[in-house]
Amino acid sequence: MNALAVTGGRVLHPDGRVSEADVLIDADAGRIEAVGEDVTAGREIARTLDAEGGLVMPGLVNGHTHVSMTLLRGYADDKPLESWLREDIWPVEAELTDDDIAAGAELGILEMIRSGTTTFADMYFSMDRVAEVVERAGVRARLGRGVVAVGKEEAEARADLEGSLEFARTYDGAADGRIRTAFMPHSLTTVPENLLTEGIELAAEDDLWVHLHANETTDEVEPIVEKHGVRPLEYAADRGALGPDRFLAHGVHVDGTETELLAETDTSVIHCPASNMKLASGIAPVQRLREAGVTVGIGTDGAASNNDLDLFDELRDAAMVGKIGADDASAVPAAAVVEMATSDGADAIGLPGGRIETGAAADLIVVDLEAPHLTPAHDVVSHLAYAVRGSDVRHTVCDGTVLMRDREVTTLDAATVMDRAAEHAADLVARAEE
Ligand SMILES: CSC[C@H]1O[C@@H](n2cnc3c(O)ncnc32)[C@H](O)[C@@H]1O
Ligand SMILES: [Zn+2]
Repeated sequence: MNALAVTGGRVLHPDGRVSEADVLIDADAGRIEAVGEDVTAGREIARTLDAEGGLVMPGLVNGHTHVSMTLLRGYADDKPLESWLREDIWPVEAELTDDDIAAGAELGILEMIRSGTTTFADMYFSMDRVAEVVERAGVRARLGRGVVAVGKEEAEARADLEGSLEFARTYDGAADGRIRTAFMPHSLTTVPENLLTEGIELAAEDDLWVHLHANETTDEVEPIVEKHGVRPLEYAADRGALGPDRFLAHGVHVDGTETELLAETDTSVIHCPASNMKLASGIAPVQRLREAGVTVGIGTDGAASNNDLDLFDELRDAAMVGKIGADDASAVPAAAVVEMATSDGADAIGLPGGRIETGAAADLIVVDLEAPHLTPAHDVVSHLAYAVRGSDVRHTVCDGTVLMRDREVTTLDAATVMDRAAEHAADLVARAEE
């Protein structure tokens, strides 16, 4: 066995307990071999990661993003979703090249590795280029090409749909299984009924997952209620968009009937608290969804509506806004957001990881706990939700490979990635404003 040992720290176990333990990893298999106090005894250890003064926990799962939108960080702020997309984002996205998308993906993945995210779900364009970066950077992802029909002739929208299915079929299982895919219609209002139904039927023929934005704003809910006389998630269910291998981004404006529908169909929701606050979309009923048995993960959404990809920020936002939404300070507690960003997030998007236990995928991070803002440590889980920052992450491991050691990313050259992304972002904006 090519053994990697993470030693000298405390471990966050799947039941929320924290204890002193080492983690032994079979790096070739990408699996956790053992967790405990004496797991390295008598073993030949090829490499060690020092976790002294730190917490070994699952790598975080960013359940919904558009990673290449890092190029548009700070490009358009302080607007609601509809005008933000139509007036600013879609016009500049029309100028994106494949190389821009690759440069943005490198930047976003670099940012995620540094802040403890090992796994993410991504909807965007030129996904073959995003897949190449995922493979090279060593992270795990569920990827899909987004389909938007707004402003397009039927033939062009249909070509998008076929492109999305083709990408999903071709790349599923790529990068030694670290890449899984999905058919990704953008939303219930930006893809017409016939294409949505047809795409989902074709995806089902190949057992492909489905991911879309849903019930993000009231502007998205009202047209469906008006046109079809049912709530959006009833409309979605009738078109095959709900089920155990489907996950929805946002789920902000979800009523009681829709909550039951999500639970009955085992459809997961990815909560994006920062994006929902920034675009003033509303507050997702996370406590209600979880109480109903819906699996809820956490996502950053794109860096243009967040404006960073640090998932630890999102844990804090989710816990805070969850209390405001439920008008109850005990709602969405620390342990819940940690679960949402780890095991529940991995389950929601159907990827391995999210747990430090024997046999689990070796996707883990070491968080430095020796810092003024983390002292004293009465309750480590409380710190994860309310006080830890992405910059506290010391090591990042995915699939048994060390992606960051002592805050140095090993698979991407940080300076080159940042320079390249800044250059692509400047050229992109200049083209868009020509
Ligand atoms: C078709 S690729 C994905 C598409 O989604 C856009 N987008 C980014 N953030 C959001 C959001 O919060 N709601 C809806 N759509 C969003 C992105 O700019 C791409 O065009
Ligand atoms: Zn989104």
